[in-house]
Amino acid sequence: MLQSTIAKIRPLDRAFFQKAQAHLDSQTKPKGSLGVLERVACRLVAMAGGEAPRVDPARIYTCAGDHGVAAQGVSLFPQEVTRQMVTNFVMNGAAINVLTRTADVDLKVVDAGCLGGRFPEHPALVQCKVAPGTRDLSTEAAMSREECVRALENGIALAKAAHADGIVTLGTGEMGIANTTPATALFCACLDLPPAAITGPGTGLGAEGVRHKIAVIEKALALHAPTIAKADPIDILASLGGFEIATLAGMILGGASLGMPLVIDGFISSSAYVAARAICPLVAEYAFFSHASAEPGFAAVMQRLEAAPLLHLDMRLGEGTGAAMAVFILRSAANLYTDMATFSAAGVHSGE
Ligand SMILES: O=C(O)c1ccc[n+]([C@@H]2O[C@H](COP(=O)([O-])O)[C@@H](O)[C@H]2O)c1
Ligand SMILES: Cc1cc2nc[nH]c2cc1C
Repeated sequence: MLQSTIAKIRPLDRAFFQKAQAHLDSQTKPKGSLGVLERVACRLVAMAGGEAPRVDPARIYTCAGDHGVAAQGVSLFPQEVTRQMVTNFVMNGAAINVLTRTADVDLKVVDAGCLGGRFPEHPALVQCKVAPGTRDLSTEAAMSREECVRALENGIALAKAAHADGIVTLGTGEMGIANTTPATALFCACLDLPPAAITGPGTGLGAEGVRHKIAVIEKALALHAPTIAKADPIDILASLGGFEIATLAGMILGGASLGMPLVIDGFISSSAYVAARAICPLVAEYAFFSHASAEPGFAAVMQRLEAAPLLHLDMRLGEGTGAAMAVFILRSAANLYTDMATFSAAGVHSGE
């Protein structure tokens, strides 16, 4: 399933970009004056195969998982908060519930690998538990390769289910106490960034806590150096990642294979993107970064990826909250492309 999904990811046709830009240039505005919205519109047109860009309906999958590395004291919060927040998501009480409702975006919560047993069945909850939490990546591999592939395939299945439900745009979201640690380790391993430069407070560590977190990540990178040197992206993800991160990486691969616009949320979701990109670089064609996470290492990650996030709102929550906000930007770009009058139709002098 993984190999066949990767094989289906296609580059976008550059001719569609030119056609889309020509249409934008014929609309009643100075050329290029809608800035990023024009570039978003062109990409959406290319994803729609040259047809009118579409965004809705959109869905966010908020994938939750627990992390053995929490035992090293790398988060301000105890692990049980992951499970408690999943229940909060299902009960509609979290920020992501408010923002998806406000943005008219569908939300599904995913148990990708939370501690404890199976959650009670609920229409908003998808059961994809690979195992009850990962192992401690600073002392051993977080996942076996088999577990990692299972999580990737769960993510592919989520993308396929969304597509089958008629969903056009997929957004990523996550919840997992301590998951900024595996996310940072993945950035270091995949993008060759030093831990000291990109490790931050996550949920709110102080300076001493961040120093300790850097030491834990450095230890993990040293332990897994032979795996990192071999550069097999699935083995790296298995060693350093998490179940929600691997599930989201699979979702990104699956969504790209179906030609769906992908909205990548903050710091941790971007690590899932980096893992997916290491498996298949063409996922870049389909990805939009919703917002600049306030986690301090995020700027260096975007620079390495030569990517620019759409929104700057000082957010660092995760859950998919930035993705929910960014759907409005995609929708606005698509509607401008479709609904604005051209110079000739409106009888406005085009300046040429
Ligand atoms: O997405 C972000 O930009 C982001 C930045 C910092 C923290 N978070 C959230 O906070 C949790 C991880 O933080 P930590 O300190 O426990 O590693 C996890 O549930 C994430 O959703 C999310
Ligand atoms: C309360 C809480 C909510 C969250 N949502 C995403 N990460 C989170 C971390 C905490 C601690």
